[in-house]
Amino acid sequence: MITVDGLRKVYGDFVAVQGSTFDVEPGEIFGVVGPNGAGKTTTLKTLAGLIEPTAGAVRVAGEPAGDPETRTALGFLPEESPLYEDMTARSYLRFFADLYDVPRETANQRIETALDDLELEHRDRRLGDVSKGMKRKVAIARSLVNDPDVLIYDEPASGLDPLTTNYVLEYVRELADAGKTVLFSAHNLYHVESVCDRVVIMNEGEIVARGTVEEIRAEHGETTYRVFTTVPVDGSEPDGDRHVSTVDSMDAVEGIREAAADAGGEVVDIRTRESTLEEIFLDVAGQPMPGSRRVSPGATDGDRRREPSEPPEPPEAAE
Ligand SMILES: Nc1ncnc2c1ncn2[C@@H]1O[C@H](COP(=O)(O)OP(=O)(O)OP(=O)(O)O)[C@@H](O)[C@H]1O
Repeated sequence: MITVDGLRKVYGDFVAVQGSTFDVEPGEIFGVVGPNGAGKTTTLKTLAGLIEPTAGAVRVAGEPAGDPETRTALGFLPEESPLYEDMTARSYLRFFADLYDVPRETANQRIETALDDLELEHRDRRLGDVSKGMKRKVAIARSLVNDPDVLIYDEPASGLDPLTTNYVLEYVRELADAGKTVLFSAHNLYHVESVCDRVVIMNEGEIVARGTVEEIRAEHGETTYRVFTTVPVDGSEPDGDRHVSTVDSMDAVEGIREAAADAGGEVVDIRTRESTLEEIFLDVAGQPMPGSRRVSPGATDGDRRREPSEPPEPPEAAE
C-alpha cells in the first residue's frame, strides 16, 4: 500500500533523510519512531505529497506520492494542526468535506460517525474554546472526511495526556481493523508498542532498526540475570544477608553456581531482566555524530540537482 524506496531528502547541504526503504502492507499499522530531528516529518510529508524527494521513489496505493489521485486516497494529520478557531467542530469538518466534494448527506453521516467514534463532546462549541485533546480529535476526524484508505499521522498523540493518548492510539487500531492502512510517527517506542504491527526506528535521517517490536527487542535488546547466592563470589555485591551478581549470559550464571558451590554456598534466586523498549530506543537512537548529515563537498549523487538553488522552505510551508 505504501512503498518507500531509497528516499533521500536534502535541504541545502543538510541531509534530512538518507536512503530510507520500507513498505507498508494494506491494513497494517506502521510506526516511524525517532528522536527530534530524525527525519520522521520529512518522511511523512513526502508520503503525503507535500514535499518532493531529492531522490528515491515513494508510492501510495500504487501511484507516486503527490499525484492528485493519491492525495484524495489519503488522510494526512500534520504534527501541528491549527484549526479555524471561530468554527465549530461540525462546521469545520463540513468545510473540509466540501473541499473534497463529498456529497452533503454522505459528509454529514461520515462526520457524525467520526465524532461519535471519537466520543467528541461540544460539537457546536467554538474550536478556539475546546481542549487540546478535543482539537486533536477534530483534526483526526478531518483526516477521515474523504474516507481515505491510507492514513498518515504525524505524532497523533503528541502533547496529549496519557488517557487521551491511549484513546487516540486505540482509535488508530480501530481504523486499521476497519481496513485502513495507517502509518504514524512517534517519539518513542512506548507509544507504538501496543498498536503497531511493524516499526522503523530512525535516527539522524537513517533507519537504524526495523521489524515488529518483538523482532527489534530480540535483535537489539539484552537480557541480564541477577543471581543471588548465600556466599560472596567474584564480582558479587552484598544484598541484605545474601550476595548478588549481575551477568548477561546463562554460561555466566552457571559459573556463579559453580563458584558458590566451591565456596560452600549455593544460588538461591535468579531474576531475569529484559531491556525496556525505552532502553533499546536510547541505544539504537544514540547521540548524533556532529557534521554527519552534511552533504560532502564533492558529492555527486544527484542530491544536489535542485536543492542548493532552492531556499529552504519553512517546515510547515507546504501545508
Ligand atoms: N524545510 C527545511 N529546511 C531545512 N531543514 C529542514 C527543513 N525541514 C526539516 N529540516 C531539518 O531536517 C531534519 C529532520 O526534520 P524532521 O522534521 O523530519 O524531523 P522529525 O524526526 O520529524 O523531528 P521532530 O520529532 O522534532 O518533529 C531536522 O534537523 C530539521 O531541522
